[in-house]
Amino acid sequence: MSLCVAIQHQLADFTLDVSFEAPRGITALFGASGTGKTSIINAVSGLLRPDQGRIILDGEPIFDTAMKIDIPPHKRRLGYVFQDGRLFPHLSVRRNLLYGARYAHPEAQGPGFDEVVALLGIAPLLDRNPGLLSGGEKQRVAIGRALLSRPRMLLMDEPLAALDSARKEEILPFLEQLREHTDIPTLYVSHSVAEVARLATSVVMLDNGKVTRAGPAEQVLSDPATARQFGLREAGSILPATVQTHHPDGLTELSVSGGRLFLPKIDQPKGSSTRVRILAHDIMISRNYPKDISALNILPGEITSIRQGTGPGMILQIKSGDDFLLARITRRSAEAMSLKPGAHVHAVIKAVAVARVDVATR
Ligand SMILES: Nc1ncnc2c1ncn2[C@@H]1O[C@H](COP(=O)(O)OP(=O)(O)OP(=O)(O)O)[C@@H](O)[C@H]1O
Repeated sequence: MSLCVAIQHQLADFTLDVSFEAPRGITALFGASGTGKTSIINAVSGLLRPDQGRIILDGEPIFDTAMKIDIPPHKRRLGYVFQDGRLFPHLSVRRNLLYGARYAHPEAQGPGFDEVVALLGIAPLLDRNPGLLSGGEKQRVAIGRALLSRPRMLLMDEPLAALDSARKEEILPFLEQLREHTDIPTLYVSHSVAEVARLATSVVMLDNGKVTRAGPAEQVLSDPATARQFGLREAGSILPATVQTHHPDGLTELSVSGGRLFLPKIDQPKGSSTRVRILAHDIMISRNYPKDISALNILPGEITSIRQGTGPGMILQIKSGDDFLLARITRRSAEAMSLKPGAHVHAVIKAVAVARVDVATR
């Protein structure tokens, strides 16, 4: 299953002109406010009729100006999750879920009621009314309702934006489960780099109605050219990792393609696949293998590119094993150390710099 979008649309003085593909998994639409994310979701759902272009879902055109195809919204078989859940307040959780199931296409494949309830951990909530649910619980039910309509694709427009960080933390593992255990592609609008780093398999970056970069999440996040758009303090890369050992002193040892990482205890069993987000400003660079320092993680690598901004800082991209890291250091340090593309360096990462929220399942 995949989605191909190539559309142009004029909204007053705003021009939307985008072309991208959303494969299986979660495709994040990322960009500042007013860059066109919701307009894209509306075009895919059928609420906005683009001036020109086509939208192909799983090989079938659901919109095509050249072929004069415009399938009405209710026949596109898409599931929506909005920021505010939008559950029916007078129906119990069970009946909200069954309402979703009522609209399932009779031949559509997908997880059944019990499976969805288990996946989202909402069994204890089934007989409650939405008014008695927390924001995170409401969103889980909204996701369940969308899933039970057996959609061909899920559209999520900032589903976590209205939640505080504890509620976000509570719901992120369920979204990861959804990504791992269902075949349904998801278009996921987000302002949050942390959310994108944790959930997205692909990223489409938008600026002023145009796609500025699109591709697999690891590639887009570790591209120094995207760092400014993500925000320099949020720039960082994600590394696929495997949990090796839980040590008695509270550290978890993981293997990455360039070596190993020690991080504060991760609640995932030995052998499980994870992804670890490492922020660019949490990496120090050393030419030689550093000795007598407290940082536990030292990954060898080669500088593959350097991007210099107008300020005192610069971003290095370092290839370590098969992965790419981003490191943000000062120009002064880079000059003092004669850092150039091709230079062999060591990336030094403090174990405690990696927050629990930045370790995800893969
Ligand atoms: N009906 C409309 N008429 C005119 N302009 C519109 C209309 N709808 C949206 N726009 C403009 O189109 C641009 C893109 O809006 P859109 O809602 O798609 O952005 P967004 O990236 O989702 O923003 P946000 O993150 O704030 O929700 C904005 O400049 C907005 O003001």
